[in-house]
Amino acid sequence: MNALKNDLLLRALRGEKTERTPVWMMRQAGRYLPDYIKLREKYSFFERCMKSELATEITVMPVHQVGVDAAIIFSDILVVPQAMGLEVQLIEKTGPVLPDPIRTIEDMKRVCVPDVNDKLGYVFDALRMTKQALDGAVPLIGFAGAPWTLLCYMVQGRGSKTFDGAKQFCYQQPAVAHQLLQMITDTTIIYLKEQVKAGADLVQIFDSWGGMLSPEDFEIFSLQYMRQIVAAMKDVCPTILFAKGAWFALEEMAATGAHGLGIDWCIKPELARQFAGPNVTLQGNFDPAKLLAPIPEIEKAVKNMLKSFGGHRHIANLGHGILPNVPVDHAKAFVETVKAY
Ligand SMILES: Cc1c2[nH]c(c1CCC(=O)O)Cc1[nH]c(c(CCC(=O)O)c1C)Cc1[nH]c(c(CCC(=O)O)c1C)Cc1[nH]c(c(C)c1CCC(=O)O)C2
Repeated sequence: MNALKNDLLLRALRGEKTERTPVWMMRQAGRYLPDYIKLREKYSFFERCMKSELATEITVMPVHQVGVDAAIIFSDILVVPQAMGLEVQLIEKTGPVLPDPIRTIEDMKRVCVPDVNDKLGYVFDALRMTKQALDGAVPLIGFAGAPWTLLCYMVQGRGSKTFDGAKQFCYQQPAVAHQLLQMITDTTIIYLKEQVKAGADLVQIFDSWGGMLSPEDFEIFSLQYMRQIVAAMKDVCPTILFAKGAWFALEEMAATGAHGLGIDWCIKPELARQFAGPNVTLQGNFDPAKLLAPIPEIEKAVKNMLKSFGGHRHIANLGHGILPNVPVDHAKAFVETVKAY
C-alpha cells in the first residue's frame, strides 16, 4: 500500500484544516483532452472502459496534464444497468441508449443483482492498475450512479430533458419502481465496496437527475436509497453525494452522514452552507460553461467562488461535468487559480 503524497482531498472530507483547497473536476477524465479524443477514434467507449490499460491511461491524464488533486476512475454509471442485465449502447451525438428498457413488472425478470466480480471485474482491474500508476500521487475516486439516476436511464431508455417516462413509471407503478431501486441499491453497495478493495480511496454517488424530483419525491425515490449506500460505506471510505439541482435537500443529505456534498452553480455557497450545516464538506460549484470565458474572467470568478466558500471544508470543483469544448488551457487556469489562492 502506498502512502499518499497528496491527501488534501481526504483531509478536506474529514473536516481537517488544509494548507489550500483541493481541486478536481467532474468528468475530468476524457471529453476535452486531445489525447483522449485520439483514443476515441481507435476504440469504442466500452473498449476504453474494459481494457484496463486504456482506462488507466485516461484516468491519469488529467492528473499529469491539468494538475488536479484527485483521479476519478474512467468508467461510466451505466456499467451497473449493463451488469444487471440490460443492453446499453453509446451512440455518437445521441448518448446512451437502452433498447429494451424496464416498463412493467414482467420486464423485471430481465434484471438481477449480479455477481459484480464476474460482470464488473474489469473496473476493479482498472482501479488496481491505476492505483499502481498513480504511485500515491493523489487519491483515487471510485463512483456509481445514484439509484434514481440509474432508474431514469433503465426506464426512459435514453437521456431526456424531463425523464417523464421514468417519472410516469414511478407514479403509476410505485411498487415495481421500489423493487428496481432496491435492486440497484443492493448492487451499488457491493460494487462500491469492491471498488474500495481494488484501490478507491473514496467514492462519489452521481445523482445527476435528483433535482428533477420535487422535494417530497426526492425523499421517496432517491434519498432513502442513497442513505442506505452512505450507511453501508460508513466504515469503508468517505462518500460524496452529488445530487444536481437538489439544493432543497442539502440538510437531509448532510444528515445521511456523507462526508461531502456536491452543489451546482444555481445556489450561492453561503446559502448551501446554511442548509448543509457545519459538519460536512461542500464540493463545487463553478458553472462548467464559465470555463469558456476568457482566462482572466475565469480567474476572477474562481477567486470569488473560493471567497464565498470561506476556505474551510471546501473542495473546488465544477457544478456539473466539464464540457467537451473547453480548451485545456482554460481547465488549467481553473485548477491553477485554486492552487495559487
Ligand atoms: C449521467 C451520467 C452518465 N455518466 C456519468 C454520469 C453522471 C455525471 C454527469 O451527470 O455528467 C458519469 C461518468 N461518465 C464517465 C465518467 C468517467 C470519468 C470522467 O469522465 O471523469 C463519469 C464519472 C465517462 C463517459 N461517459 C460517456 C462519455 C462520452 C463518450 C465518449 O467520450 O465517447 C464519457 C467520457 C457517455 C455518457 N454516459 C452518460 C451520458 C449522458 C453519456 C453521453 C454523453 C456524455 O455525457 O459525455 C451517463
